[in-house]
Amino acid sequence: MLSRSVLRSLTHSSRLFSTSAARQQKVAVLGAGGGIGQPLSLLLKLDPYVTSLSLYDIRGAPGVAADVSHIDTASEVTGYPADKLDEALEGVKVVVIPAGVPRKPGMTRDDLFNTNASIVRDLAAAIGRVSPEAHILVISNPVNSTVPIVSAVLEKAGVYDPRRVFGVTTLDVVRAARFLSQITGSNPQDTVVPVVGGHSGATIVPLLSQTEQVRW
Ligand SMILES: NC(=O)C1=CN([C@@H]2O[C@H](COP(=O)(O)OP(=O)(O)OC[C@H]3O[C@@H](n4cnc5c(N)ncnc54)[C@H](O)[C@@H]3O)[C@@H](O)[C@H]2O)C=CC1
Ligand SMILES: O=C([O-])CC(=O)C(=O)O
Repeated sequence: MLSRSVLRSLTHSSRLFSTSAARQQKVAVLGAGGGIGQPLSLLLKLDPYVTSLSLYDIRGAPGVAADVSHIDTASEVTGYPADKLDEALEGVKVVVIPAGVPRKPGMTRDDLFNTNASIVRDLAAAIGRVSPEAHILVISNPVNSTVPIVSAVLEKAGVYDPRRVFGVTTLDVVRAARFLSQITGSNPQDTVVPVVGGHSGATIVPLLSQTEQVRW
């Protein structure tokens, strides 16, 4: 799972990187039309390390891509409709997956398994076929299950590399920092709370003993 400190160190390392390969960062968002996919695509369009953005969704991706493409940064944006998944994945270095259904009130993340498992399975199969070397960041819930599904599909296809499959749990890290800062009065940007475990209620474990703001 990706913590904020890991993200910071990745960002730092990528600043040190100046090869032409590092300048060609094609990123795909699968589920780009949704509540997470749209703002995520916008943020990726603002990211100077992203040179090309593939926005795929079973509904509305070309329209989202047209809007996002108007942002005044240099990256190219292309939208792909439902039947163009393979095209969307051509040459991508990073695939982010927010495709699937979100929770309704009263549901747990696990309740999404029946619907999202097959969505993520099919997307992973396409990645394994078209862009097997891409780094895959899984947002679709339940993350504790969708990450193993992606891994199993890639393993079956003979292209699994555990160093390239991530569950996105940054929200847990951000929330922990924000909530603790509200109690201690610290600046949330300076409040580092390592969070380990997974991304379901019981498995999100903020390590308060490891923070500077809490004395035990
Ligand atoms: N890991 C995390 O921290 C978080 C995870 N989530 C999860 O992210 C997922 C998406 O949430 P929202 O964007 O709010 O839902 P949403 O319903 O607004 O958007 C989901 C999008 O996925 C698309 N989609 C469905 N099946 C697809 C397929 N086979 N291929 C491509 N796109 C497909 C839909 O057309 C829709 O545009 C949910 O499972 C939610 O639980 C949401 C917030 C945080
Ligand atoms: O709770 C949800 O359904 C979405 C999610 O994963 C989060 O906000 O942490």
